[in-house]
Amino acid sequence: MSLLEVENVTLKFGGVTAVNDVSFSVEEGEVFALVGPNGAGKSTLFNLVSRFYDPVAGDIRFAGESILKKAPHEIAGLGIARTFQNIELFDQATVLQNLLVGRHRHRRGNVFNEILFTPFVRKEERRHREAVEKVIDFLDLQPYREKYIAGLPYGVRKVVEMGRALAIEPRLLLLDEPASGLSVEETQDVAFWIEDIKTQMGITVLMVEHDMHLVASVSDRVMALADGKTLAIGSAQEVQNHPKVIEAYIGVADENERVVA
Ligand SMILES: Nc1ncnc2c1ncn2[C@@H]1O[C@H](COP(=O)(O)OP(=O)(O)OP(=O)(O)O)[C@@H](O)[C@H]1O
Repeated sequence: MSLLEVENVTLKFGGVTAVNDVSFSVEEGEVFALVGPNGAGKSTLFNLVSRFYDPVAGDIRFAGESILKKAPHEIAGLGIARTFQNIELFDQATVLQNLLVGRHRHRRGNVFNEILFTPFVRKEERRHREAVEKVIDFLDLQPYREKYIAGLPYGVRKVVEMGRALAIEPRLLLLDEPASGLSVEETQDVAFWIEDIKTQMGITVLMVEHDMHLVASVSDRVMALADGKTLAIGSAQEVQNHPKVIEAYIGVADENERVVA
């Protein structure tokens, strides 16, 4: 059984079919990338998997169970965490505080326990702290842990955004354009983080990314989309050389799209 199964999913916005009968599955332990020109349907697919949108047809299963009956706030509890292209952190809070918020799904205490600050709550708090400190160490965020997000460089905020998602200890991590706005060196660092997230943390990764160098360096499999439809699924090289993919990118080359290398 695959960890994530997207089966014949369709979503329309008025007259636009943003995702058109798309199927793919992500195996436990792999890095799976969604690529394609602007407007291909990548973000919409991501928003479907994180339950921001309801498909008009098809099913999405996580660990064998349909997630379509789940509310968006229940998704993290299942073990799916995501980052956002536009970074969604609390600017007026520290790195540590932002990561602790990410632990919200693990809070199991009841109100009386919280008020009385029972040994159970103390133990839970310690556990949250430990999980967060692990992520801080893992992502080399130690120098920034007490710093406010608002004052941090963009590249560091991008890493904190990844840390916030990792702090919930997900089984599946959705990365929405992890390299967008980053320098070549910072993108190289992101490649190392993704590699380590997979090999050291054992977390499965589904990402949307335009930077084909990053995609080729970290992905086990890639799916290319255009106009809401799947063009090809395979290794980065297979997908980049696929005639339909080349055609789709040539069609947008005039719009300064990053052409597949
Ligand atoms: N909320 C929305 N309302 C109406 N149309 C939408 C909405 N979101 C996306 N679309 C349309 O659906 C199609 C797919 O868009 P989507 O954002 O999923 O593409 P994308 O591959 O993520 O593009 P990009 O690389 O630019 O982020 C596009 O035609 C887009 O205009």
